[in-house]
Amino acid sequence: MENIINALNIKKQYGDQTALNIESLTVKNGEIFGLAGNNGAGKTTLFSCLLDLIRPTTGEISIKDKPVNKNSEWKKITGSYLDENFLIDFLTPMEYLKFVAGSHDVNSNDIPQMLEPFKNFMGEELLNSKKYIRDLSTGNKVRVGITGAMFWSPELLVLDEPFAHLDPSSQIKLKNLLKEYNEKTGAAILVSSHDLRHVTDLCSRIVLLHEGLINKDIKTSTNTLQELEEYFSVG
Ligand SMILES: Nc1ncnc2c1ncn2[C@@H]1O[C@H](COP(=O)(O)OP(=O)(O)OP(=O)(O)O)[C@@H](O)[C@H]1O
Repeated sequence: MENIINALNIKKQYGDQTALNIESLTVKNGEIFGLAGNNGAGKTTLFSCLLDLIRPTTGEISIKDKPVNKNSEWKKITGSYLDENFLIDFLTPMEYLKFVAGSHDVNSNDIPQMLEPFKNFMGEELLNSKKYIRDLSTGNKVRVGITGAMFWSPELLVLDEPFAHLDPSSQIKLKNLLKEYNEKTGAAILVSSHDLRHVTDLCSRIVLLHEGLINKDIKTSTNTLQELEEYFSVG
């Protein structure tokens, strides 16, 4: 299967500190890729370089063979939610979703049907809430952000710690939603998480970052949760 992401010799330096140092990383079409690592390991830095939110000090990341800092084609096929900065505070959830739809050339008549698979995760109440996003709870902001990243069916989905801030029911719903989305659309999904059980349940492959370096690259199996627990118990 073809690679949707190719990263080569990616280094991100902050003064003397190396936040990221990845010789080579590829992600295949359709892969559910998990990124784990302790605080400061470089997970958000990697996703930020991938989405061209920060520039690596050296090296290049490409989506579908086009460097993300030189060509913006990737934006048409990439849905992402890293943090609250992805939202628009003065819009209601539905106004925000309509805004996202508009930026991806989705016909507004198609929006209700496209939101159908997300109703269970987002909940009717939040979907139709007249509150501005700035007045929502942190968990509800996350639900709006993730739905906004996905409902227009991107081929590549990038979510930074999507399970954090969600209540247990929403975490389980999200896990099922992501699995179903991957099966239905064949999209590649990149997820970072501190929840070892969720990444193991969800991801077909898990990369462990430590101080900016790839320490392990694991194909998920029945032993993976135990392997991760042992790895992090000494970390
Ligand atoms: N703007 C910045 N200036 C200086 N150092 C930074 C900056 N952004 C990130 N770093 C450093 O880069 C390293 C990697 O941070 P990053 O946020 O990518 O880690 P993370 O794996 O996402 O951590 P967490 O699990 O806590 O979210 C950390 O040591 C962090 O302090």
